[in-house]
Amino acid sequence: MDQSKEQRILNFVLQNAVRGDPQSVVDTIDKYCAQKEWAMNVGDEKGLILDKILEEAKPSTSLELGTYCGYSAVRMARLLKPSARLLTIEFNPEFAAIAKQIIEFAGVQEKVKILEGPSEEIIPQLKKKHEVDTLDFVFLDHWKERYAPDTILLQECGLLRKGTVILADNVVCPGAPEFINYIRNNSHFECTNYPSHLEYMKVKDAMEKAVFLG
Ligand SMILES: O=C(NC/C=C/[C@H]1O[C@@H](n2ccc(=O)cc2)[C@H](O)[C@@H]1O)c1cc([N+](=O)[O-])cc(O)c1O
Ligand SMILES: [Mg+2]
Repeated sequence: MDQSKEQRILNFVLQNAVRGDPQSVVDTIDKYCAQKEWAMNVGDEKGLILDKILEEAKPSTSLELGTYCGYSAVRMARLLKPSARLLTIEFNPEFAAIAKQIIEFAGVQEKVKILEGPSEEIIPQLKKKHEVDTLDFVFLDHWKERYAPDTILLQECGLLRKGTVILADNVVCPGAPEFINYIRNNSHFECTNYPSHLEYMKVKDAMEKAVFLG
């Protein structure tokens, strides 16, 4: 059975990145996806926006929806303080297995925990099963039609606190219209748009930051 694109990305990392060096893993995936095969990582341009907003938030507990190959998990973990934790939810077992290996190769496995399953099932388990009190930072990068329902679910589960930062990828391409409509018309969120480009392409995209006001 021939290899998947995600397996080819993993192999390229194992053969070209520096073990234990998260920046080299990020740069190696960007190199592969810019030059060989496009893949839906947040990428280098939007990645710099993610870096800045994450560094401003200085989160202790972060949640990512949509691990995929682990690019943004490694990118975020490289900026987290040693005691900080990132929980990342992945639905596809093949992607979760690839991401686990990439996260371990980068040496950030102490800070990152992959939770396998659908977000609507895992989010309600975060407090009791995963010892989460509230979330300081949330990165939305999974199925775009899940952004709004999962943001509502996070509130219903008492996982947001005054000041929690939610950052959403792809609000222009492929777009998340229900999320944008929900979040921008909700007085409990302060929204900021960050125009950018789709990863590895000249196509316009943007990220949306939404700070929960309590
Ligand atoms: O579709 C996109 N992303 C969907 C991501 C989905 C990921 O989230 C997981 N998940 C985890 C938990 C769940 O509950 C559901 C899915 C899926 O198993 C997958 O790993 C996308 C598409 C483009 N594009 O240009 O086409 C660009 C992007 O940056 C994108 O993010
Ligand atoms: Mg994305």
